[in-house]
This record gives sequence, structure tokens and C-alpha cells, in this order.
Amino acid sequence: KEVETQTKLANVVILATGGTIAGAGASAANSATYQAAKVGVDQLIAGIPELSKLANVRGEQVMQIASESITNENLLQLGRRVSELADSKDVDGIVITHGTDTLEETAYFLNLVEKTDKPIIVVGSMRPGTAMSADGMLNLYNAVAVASSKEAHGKGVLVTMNDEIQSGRDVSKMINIKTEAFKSAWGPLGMVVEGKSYWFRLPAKRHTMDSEFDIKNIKSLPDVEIAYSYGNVSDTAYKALAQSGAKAIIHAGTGNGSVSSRVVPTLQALRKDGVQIIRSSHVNAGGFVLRNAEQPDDKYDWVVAHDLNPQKARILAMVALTKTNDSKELQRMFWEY
Ligand SMILES: NC(=O)CC[C@H](N)C(=O)O
Repeated sequence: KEVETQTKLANVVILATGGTIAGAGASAANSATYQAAKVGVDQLIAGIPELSKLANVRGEQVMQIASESITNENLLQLGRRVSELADSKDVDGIVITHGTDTLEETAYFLNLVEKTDKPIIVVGSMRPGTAMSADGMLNLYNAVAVASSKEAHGKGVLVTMNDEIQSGRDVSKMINIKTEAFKSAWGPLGMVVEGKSYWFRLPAKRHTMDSEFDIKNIKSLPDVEIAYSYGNVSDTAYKALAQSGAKAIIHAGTGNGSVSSRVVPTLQALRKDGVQIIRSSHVNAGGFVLRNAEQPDDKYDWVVAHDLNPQKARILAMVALTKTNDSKELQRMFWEY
């Protein structure tokens, strides 16, 4: 009977990439001072015996880094491994442990390029496992619970932090010291409590099975960079980024993705030279950049990122540019994804 129940459990693979969830500090009081990316995936799994009641879990160490150091090559490597596993008949769900700094970028990337309806859950923690009230154990337990559930199929890439189930598209790291760090301007999709998920809403944007992008067709990602805006900003960064070969520049604008009068002529000139200009916003609770509202985008042939923050806009721009360099097509993609 025991054997029968075991075989009925879902098969979940945990792909470990590093971050605080694999971090270690000198003492239990070190909740903020520690080294990320220290603990291996097998040790993470061994630390949560309760996982074996949720799923048949196995781990793979894909990389061991702090996520601020992730490269486009790392993203592609991870994306390809996720795709191989998703294609495998004996894998029912995939969990990725990740540093929280760029977790939202990786989750959105996978949401765009993985052609599967199997659950893909990205998870991290705010405190290392060695700290008092470490959050990684429960976050990972929740990730495996969601990854092994039938209900998580077809909902795009998800993030389980602080008992919430968030859309990988919408979620963003809003604060770097609280365990309640990941928020979405549009709210979580659900909750996970004691290994059971409770769903309240569905993502409305195109993702995974319904996406026109496929990791299998992406050989490399183009150079897309971000320039930050503020009072007294100059055009130096924009020019330098274009000079170094950026195919698109994400304007991390103030407010409605607004552009300083000192920068407008430079962005017009860069666009004429073939660089795509994508207006986003760095306002904290979520930008909402509208076309032709703050700047005449039609006239300048610029694109708006709408509600995507600058770092998510960079991800979509890179993926989109593997298919088209037409600004109208890019704008369509920015509305649809
Ligand atoms: N909470 C974290 O995971 C941050 C640790 C590290 N900066 C990273 O992103 O990997």
C-alpha cells in the first residue's frame, strides 16, 4: 500500500541556482549578513524531510551564484534545462531555487519562452537557512506543493514567497529586508497554506503555451540595456550604451516614463540610428506608461513598456528582438505579454 501511494506522487525536479535560499551566515542572528549561494541542492532537500510526502523530489545544481551576477548565458542555460525537463514524460513539475535580486527577471523570462503547461515555480528566500526564522524552508515546501498540484498547470511561471502564489510576470522584489518582499501591483494569484493551494485569479497576459517565443529557437539574446532617469539627468549614459552596441535602451523613466528635455533629442537621434527606445517607469509601486501621453511615441517611433518595470522590460525586449526589429511589432508584444 505504501509503495502504491509513493508511485502516485508527482515527480518534481528542483533546479538550484544559488541565492540566499542557499545562503549561510556565521550565526543564527545573521539574518542580513551572510554569504549567498553556499549550500548545495541535496542539502536543501535533505533539510526538509516533509517534501517526500508532497512529491518524488530530486535536485540538480544548475549553477551556484548570487543572482545579481546572472548573465544572459546563464538565463539561456537554465531555460534550456527547464525545457528539456518539461519535455520529459517522467517530470510533472519544476522548481527553481534562485536569488531574489533578479528572481523576477528569470521568472518572467521562463514565462515567455517555455512551451509547457507543466508547473514551473521559481522560489527564493530573504533569510539564509542558518538564521532564526529562516523563510527558505517553507517557501521551498510551498513551491514543491504547487509544482506537484494539478491546479497549477497552464497558469504560467509562478513564484511562491511568503505563502503567496504570484504570477512570475507581475511579481517584483519591493523591499530587501522583509520576508514580505515580493509583491505585484495586481495582487497574488493565490495562497498556499499547509501544502494546499487556494486560487483566486488567473494571469491575463500571454505566457508559456500561448507565447510566440520558444527557448528552442533562441540561440542568443541581444544586448538590451537600462538607463535610469532623475532630476538633472544627462544623456551620457544613453549615448554610452548605444555606443557599446545596445540594440534597445530601456528608459527607466520618472512617473509616466517621462523623458527629460535634456535627453529627448538624444533619444530621437538614437532611434534614427536604429536603436529601439522603450519607455518604462521606475516608480516604486508599479509604473503604468501610456503611449503618446507623456511623449509623442508615434512621432518619435518609440515603444512603451506599459506596466513592465525596467528590468522586466529588458527581458521582453531581448526575447522580442530575437523575432523582430519592427517597433510596431515590439509595441504589440509589449501590450500582449
Ligand atoms: N535574498 C536573496 O536571495 C538575495 C541574495 C543575493 N543578492 C541574490 O540575489 O542571490
